[in-house]
Amino acid sequence: MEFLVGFAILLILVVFSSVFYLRVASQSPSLPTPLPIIGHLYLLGKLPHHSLLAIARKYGPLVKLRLGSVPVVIASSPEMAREFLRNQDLTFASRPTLLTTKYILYDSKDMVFAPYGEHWRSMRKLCVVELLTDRRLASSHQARLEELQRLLAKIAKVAETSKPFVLLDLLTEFTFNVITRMVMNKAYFGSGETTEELAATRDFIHMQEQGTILLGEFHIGDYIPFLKWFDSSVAKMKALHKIQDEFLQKVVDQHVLARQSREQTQAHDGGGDFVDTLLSLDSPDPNNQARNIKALIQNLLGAGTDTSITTIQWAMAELLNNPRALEKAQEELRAKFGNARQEIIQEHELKDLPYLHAVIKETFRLHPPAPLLIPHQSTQDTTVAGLAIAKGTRLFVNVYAIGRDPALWKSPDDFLPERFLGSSIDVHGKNFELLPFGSGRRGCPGMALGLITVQLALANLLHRFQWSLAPGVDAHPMAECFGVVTTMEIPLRARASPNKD
Ligand code: HEM
Repeated sequence: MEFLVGFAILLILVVFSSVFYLRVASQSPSLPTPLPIIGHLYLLGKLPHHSLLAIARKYGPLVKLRLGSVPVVIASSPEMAREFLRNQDLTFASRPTLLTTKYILYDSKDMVFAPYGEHWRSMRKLCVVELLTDRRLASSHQARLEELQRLLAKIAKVAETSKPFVLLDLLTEFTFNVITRMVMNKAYFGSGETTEELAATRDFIHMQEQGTILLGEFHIGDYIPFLKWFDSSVAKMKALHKIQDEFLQKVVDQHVLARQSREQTQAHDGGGDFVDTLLSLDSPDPNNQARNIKALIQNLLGAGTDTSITTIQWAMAELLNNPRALEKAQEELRAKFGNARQEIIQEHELKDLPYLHAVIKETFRLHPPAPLLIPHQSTQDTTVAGLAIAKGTRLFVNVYAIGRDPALWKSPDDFLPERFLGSSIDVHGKNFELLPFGSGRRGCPGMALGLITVQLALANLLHRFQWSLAPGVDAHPMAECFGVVTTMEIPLRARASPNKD
């Protein structure tokens, strides 16, 4: 109802003012006319990265739009990405405040969407120094192996039935456990949890998936502020936040209780997880401290799982749709590890697998998990490539468009891992033609963990099993569902059978 009222008001205003505006507006010859009130919002379709790719192809790699009342720039070439993320990194290191950041991310008290400043700096430092270090990554290796073993055992069980299954559900349990074991030293799946606990975890994950969509969407209230009261998404955000907050509060409460009992018994077990580290920091206000901790855990679980899951799923779907590439990837693994080996391929064995690494790069090129990165925002007036950009302008870097640019890639829409064999292009943020993790100050701090998770899972899935699509399916449909992490619209169903000697 609220939405309908909002929509009706908007329609009336747009129709009346367009008639007037189109007569008096001095149009830019090159860009479509921004309509009154909605500006260029009408140019965005259901998949904004596709709409913005079409705009870039027509109007160039640097385009200034007005979405509602918000100035926006879109960068769609490696040169422009370098200008914004390297040469003017500091100017564009902030994030916009959005309805989602207010209602889902604790008023931007998280890290991923925090504006540039002291809060973001201290959160990022904590993550980089206390959680995502090489040392922590090495010490969490055993947990990843155990989770992988569990994933492979589950697939082996389904494989016995020869029935196709949805890989996504098993990948979700795997990556969720990998991250929660690192962050809060707890596995939520397969560790004797009760039915209620399992239901609460599944609710949390479901809300996380919904949140990923909401965080990516262009909400009318963010661009036409007076309509925010009629934006029907706000109710969804609040409901989602309630469920997530309950789950996260429980994590904090359990850690506080465990700390108290350790203090009472004077037990110093030395260890402690990342949440313990966060709780041990001095804070003048315990409520703010709990809120910040919840926001950060929420970020890590979201950013750390959806991105890896979606990458593994896209890679498997591309391989199943391209049997020649699948065969080559498996041949490389067989050549190195043999057919009969039953032990897991370990992290230190993942080097010297050029085809597997090429498959992963090609997957990132075609399906960057965050196709528009995460929106950046400028903190001062500036000029980029001759274009004046005002303070407060929102920046989207369309890495999806860069990955599909025929001037950069031959047959850009085809899955051809070979293009990366012998190429020096990597994904670490220095080669601006391939930026799945972004680059610069706001670039992904979890890249090493994300990469190792994807490589480990793919290597073992491909080495341990033979794969095929469900009977009667020639190719899995590659339609996307847009969100801050863009996922596969129809989850992949596949059949696995054990690799024979
Ligand atoms: C395949 C795996 C992953 C991919 C493709 C990925 C990609 C990205 C991208 C594109 C950004 C935004 C960069 C920008 O806006 O310029 C980002 C930011 C971020 N990622 Fe990742 N990520 C992955 C895994 C992870 C993991 C495992 C974690 C941590 C557990 C993580 C934590 C974060 C955080 C906290 C940020 C926000 C950084 C900031 O705003 O300062 N990511 N990631």
